Amino acid sequence: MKIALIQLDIAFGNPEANYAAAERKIRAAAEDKPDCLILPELWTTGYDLTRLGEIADPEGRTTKQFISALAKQYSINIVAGSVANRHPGGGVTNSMFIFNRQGELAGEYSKLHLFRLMDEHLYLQPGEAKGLFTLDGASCAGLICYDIRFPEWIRAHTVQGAEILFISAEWPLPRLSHWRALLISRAIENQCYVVACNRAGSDPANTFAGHSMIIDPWGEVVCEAAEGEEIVSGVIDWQKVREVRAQIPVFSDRRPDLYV
Ligand SMILES: O=C(O)CCC(=O)C(=O)O
Repeated sequence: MKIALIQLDIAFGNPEANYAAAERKIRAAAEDKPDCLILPELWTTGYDLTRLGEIADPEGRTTKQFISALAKQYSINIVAGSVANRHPGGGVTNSMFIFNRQGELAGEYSKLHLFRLMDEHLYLQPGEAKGLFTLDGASCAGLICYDIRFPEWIRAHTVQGAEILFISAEWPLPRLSHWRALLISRAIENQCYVVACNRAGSDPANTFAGHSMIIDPWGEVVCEAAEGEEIVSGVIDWQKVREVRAQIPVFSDRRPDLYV
């Protein structure tokens, strides 16, 4: 499976500009015929949280139509990063939508752990469900940014079979070393692929780290972007998950009865 990570800069609070930029990048990435594309977190609005009432996507409708059409046109799976998703009841979640090659919604996940340091808890509602889905027969999970600091949440997905973790983020540059260490640790401890797409550029409060990357189940980096806008791609062989899990049987050696 060839995966392209679209490391975008994001226009602050400007969905129109961001849809146009994402469309250009998705079409450019599709030329290379990947099996799957991934976008960063909150790619339609950035962290313009105080204006979410105006700019969040009602029920994710615009994003779903936009991504579904591109997935179908190019016959590519698209993990559509996340967007601010306004619910009919009034709340807004930070939601990832996943589309398969047929342009059908294959999964959906709303960020469970809200990041207080960036005031998310003041403007967003947390998700309440796991992000498991299947793409081209592979068992996958979708997670968002701060979620990678919660190994027990990631484990809850891998014990249910996830072999590829798709992570969308807006991870700031001052904690780049955490980003790399946490992602590599999640791959090693769960013996799975980690596909992590961060944003590039700055907003009024933060500069972001880029360094989108794919890590294999042994913890080796398959590909890694630099800080700026970039499309980086890598090939994964999910047979390797089974090989690593057979070599060091972490999942059978767990003692979950003693972990609480
Ligand atoms: O955990 C961190 O250091 C960054 C998290 C973050 O930026 C986010 O969840 O949006």
